[in-house]
Amino acid sequence: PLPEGWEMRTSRSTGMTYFLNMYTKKSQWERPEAPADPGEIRCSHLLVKHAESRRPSSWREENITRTKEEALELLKGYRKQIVANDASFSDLASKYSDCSSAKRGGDLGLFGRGQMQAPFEEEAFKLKIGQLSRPVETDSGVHIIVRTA
Ligand SMILES: N=C(N)NCCC[C@H](NC(=O)[C@@H]1CCC/C1=C\[C@H](COP(=O)(O)O)NC(=O)[C@@H](N)Cc1ccccc1)C(N)=O
Repeated sequence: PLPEGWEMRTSRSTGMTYFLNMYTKKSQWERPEAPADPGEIRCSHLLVKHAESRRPSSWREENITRTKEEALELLKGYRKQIVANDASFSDLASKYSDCSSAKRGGDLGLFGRGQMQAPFEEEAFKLKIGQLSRPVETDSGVHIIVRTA
């Protein structure tokens, strides 16, 4: 069978078989080996910054001094609460995320490739809809990501 997100089509003019990415509507002659790239996805994230963050300041804290290790421990704690269903992602992001998207429960809106820092993009585009990432490090700090669309 074809990987997820692809459909097989027959060219009306040549009768040749081609393959259509159902998300981006782009077509190709080669039989796809991997699931179709979704083009744009929507994610929420919870960012915990630390002293080595590129901008160690946020709406929560004027001057962020925690270490990267402390940030990672905090983030693992939040992730545990979400997985145990003790708290919702958007509740914790609203309270604890060092990103301005905290005001929107962590929602970043739709984005395509090339907009976010590479480690963030790599992890986000691997996620299935509804899936929660493991902690991801970028120059901004450490994040957990949930893909929402
Ligand atoms: N929707 C977009 N295209 N916005 C541009 C993203 C730029 C991109 N950002 C990142 O890769 C990280 C991962 C997600 C958030 C983020 C970092 C920072 C926080 O870190 P800091 O920059 O203080 O180091 N938050 C942002 O950017 C916010 N505008 C995200 C946002 C907030 C509210 C609504 C929508 C998006 C980058 N190339 O730096």
